[in-house]
This record gives sequence, structure tokens and C-alpha cells, in this order.
Amino acid sequence: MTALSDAAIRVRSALEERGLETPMKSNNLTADDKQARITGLMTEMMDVLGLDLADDSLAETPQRIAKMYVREIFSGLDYSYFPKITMIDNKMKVDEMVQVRDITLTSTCEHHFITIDGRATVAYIPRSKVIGLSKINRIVQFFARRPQVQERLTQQILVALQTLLESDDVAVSISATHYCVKARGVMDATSSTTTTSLGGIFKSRAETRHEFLSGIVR
Ligand SMILES: Nc1nc2c(ncn2[C@@H]2O[C@H](COP(=O)(O)OP(=O)(O)OP(=O)(O)O)[C@@H](O)[C@H]2O)c(=O)[nH]1
Ligand SMILES: [Zn+2]
Repeated sequence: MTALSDAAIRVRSALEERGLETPMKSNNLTADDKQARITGLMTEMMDVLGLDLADDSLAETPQRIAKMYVREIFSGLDYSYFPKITMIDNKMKVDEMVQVRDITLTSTCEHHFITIDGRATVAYIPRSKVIGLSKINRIVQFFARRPQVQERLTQQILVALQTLLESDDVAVSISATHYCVKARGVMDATSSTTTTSLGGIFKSRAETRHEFLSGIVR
């Protein structure tokens, strides 16, 4: 088992304290154990659906799905995948908003295990430290790689950045298409959902909120 980074530990406890951690029950399975178990379960599911697992195109699907869940689309359930975070002292005394727009966001709806496809915009006002820009995208990606509801995902990104930046002045907005809405059920192909989480000055000061929200192109 890989030791967790200090950043991962701090972010996890901040989410736990605020009741924002993804509901999980530890089962002490290693990643390999998880892949083996899911492979068996997917084999059974495909069998129940009446699919022929002897077919050369289907034969490896259970293994593929197990690997995809554990190592890719649900890897954010495991804090050993939390990105390495680079912080730089704010020697240049930046005190205006830093905004990263249109971060590609691909997640999975926890109600239907189907894709959520969207974009995130993240902003913060630097205090003593600035964060390496790509780390913002990586934090978004980490929390997106879980079964999610969009509201929790938005909050988790906010709290993770507040914790790392040691500042409340962070804002996150996500606009996304839920394939559980688009490709099944109500079958609405055009609607999208926007969720916003504002902290510190983004919540308390109308101009800052406006500056952030007006930069988001929908
Ligand atoms: N608030 C919220 N709801 C979500 C999200 N993703 C999916 N849902 C909704 O979760 C709800 C689950 O409702 P259910 O009635 O149990 O599921 P369902 O019978 O498949 O419902 P339909 O999707 O309406 O066919 C649906 O309304 C989904 O649209 C999300 O990120 N946030
Ligand atoms: Zn859904």
C-alpha cells in the first residue's frame, strides 16, 4: 500500500470534517483484489444478460471493465491517486483573482453509473501561496474519478483547494451534461446542469462573485 501524501491526508480530513466525503465503507481489498472481484461480478452480469462470453469480442470485457473501474474512472476513491501538489510562495504578491476556465470534466453519475460530461471553472485569490496551475485541473480530475453527484463534486473541489491554499477565497462552477438524463430516462439531449460553490470573498462580496460568474461562458 502506497503511503498517502500530506496533501491527500489533509484534504481527506477536511472533507470528512465537513461531511463532504464520498460515502464509503472500507473493505481492506487491494486494487488487485478489487479487479479480480469485479471481473467475476461482471462475468456473472453478462451471463445473466445472456451474452456469450466465449465470443472473442466479449471475452475480455469483464477484465476490461474491472480495470477501468479500479484504475481509471473510479480511481479517485483511492487517495493514493491524489495528485502531487506543487505550491509556490506568493513572492510576486498576486492579490487578484486567478481563474482557470473550461477544465475538461468527465465523471460518472452515482445513481446510474453512466457518464457526466462537462467543464469546470475554478478561481481563487492568492494569499501566501499560489498553486501550480495544472494541479487545479488534476484536483478536478481526481474527484471526478468517482461515482458522483454534481453538487458533491463541486463542493469537494472547493474544500480541497481551500485546504491546500489555506484560504476560503475559492470558487468552483461546473456545467455538465448527465447521460442519465440524455441517453436514457427522460432522454433530454439539450439540458445541462450548472452547480456553483463559493467560499470566502466570492460568497460575501457581490463584485467578486460577479467577476467570477461573468467569466463563465456557458
Ligand atoms: N441532484 C442530482 N441528481 C442527480 C445527479 N445525477 C443524477 N441525478 C438524478 O438522480 C435521480 C434518481 O432518481 P430515481 O427516480 O431514483 O431514478 P430513475 O427512476 O432512473 O429516474 P429517471 O432518471 O427520472 O428515469 C434522477 O432524477 C437523476 O436525474 C446529480 O448529479 N445531482
Ligand atoms: Zn444518473
